[in-house]
Amino acid sequence: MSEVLTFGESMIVFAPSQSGLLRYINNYEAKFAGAESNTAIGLCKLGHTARWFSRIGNDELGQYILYKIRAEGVDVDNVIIDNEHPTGIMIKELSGSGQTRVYYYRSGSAASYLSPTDLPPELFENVKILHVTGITPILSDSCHSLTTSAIKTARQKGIKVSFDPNIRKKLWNNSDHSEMIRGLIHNSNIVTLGLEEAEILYGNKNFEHLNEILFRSPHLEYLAIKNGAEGAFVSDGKTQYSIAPYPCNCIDSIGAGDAFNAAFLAGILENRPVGECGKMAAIAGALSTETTGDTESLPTRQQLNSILEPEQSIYR
Ligand SMILES: Nc1ncnc2c1ncn2[C@@H]1O[C@H](COP(=O)(O)OP(=O)(O)OP(=O)(O)O)[C@@H](O)[C@H]1O
Ligand SMILES: O=C(O)C(=O)C[C@H](O)[C@H](O)CO
Repeated sequence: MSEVLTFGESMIVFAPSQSGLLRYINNYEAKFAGAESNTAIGLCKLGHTARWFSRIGNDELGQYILYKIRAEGVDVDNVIIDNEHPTGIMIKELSGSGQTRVYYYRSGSAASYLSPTDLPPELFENVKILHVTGITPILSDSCHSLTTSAIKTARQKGIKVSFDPNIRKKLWNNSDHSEMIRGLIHNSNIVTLGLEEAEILYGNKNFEHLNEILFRSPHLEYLAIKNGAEGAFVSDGKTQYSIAPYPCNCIDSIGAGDAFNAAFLAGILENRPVGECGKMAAIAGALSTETTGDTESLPTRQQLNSILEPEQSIYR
């Protein structure tokens, strides 16, 4: 039984050993990534329980992903092994100044065949938050149906719906999915989005204005607008906070948003005020940038607590 249920595609990642154009890269390190499994891992590292659900190929790369996610304490028991389609692949290219490009080899992957019948209703039992991203509904029509049906089930069962648009323009492929994403936001209780995503979706980058627009939704309880190295803005509709960035040595910012989401959701599960949730989230987001993988530097509960309450940390 898990407090948080999430689903989506995770891929094997090849991270170059050095920065520069891929044509000059000879060595890669295998890692794994997926916005939803990153968030599930972040929650488990903070002492919460999370289940990640997906399809992976019946291949060694899929097994690698499963081993890694399971090792972090995420419940992967219901992941489907797909005999017909492969596990997706992502390759990173590092600029050397903290900017990372990604290349996807995921079209027709096992996860793109996820569909509503894959997700059994029992998986919603005792769940407090369903976390969904805007990546999944873009992958295929069946993934879109899965997303809407999961949100519908969560609503019927009184489970809070958490949504991050996670706009990946490479997956949008010159189509405009803004209206669909705005619809999902409108159906969510917790919305976490990047400031640039907010501009794409609402044509606006002003926190106050976005707060006002988004809280017109009847369901919204918590809002976080993420702004990379500048920090974030959080609101519960009554009180708004500007959250300062936590100092870090940023190597690769990909996955910072998922780290932020994990700690933000952890704060909500712990019934903390939104300002505290935002502070926890900003620390997790900053720390996650300190490695090229998405999850290695996600904070443990002990690390996070020692930053939040430094006087209580005893090192020897
Ligand atoms: N360089 C940085 N320095 C300090 N904090 C950072 C830095 N980068 C990210 N963060 C923290 O992490 C949060 C999330 O980062 P960001 O805004 O890049 O998320 P995102 O755009 O959703 O990322 P992604 O979708 O790639 O995971 C920020 O709001 C901030 O609090
Ligand atoms: O880009 C995607 O679809 C991913 O899920 C891979 C990464 O882990 C993700 O971009 C980080 O949020």
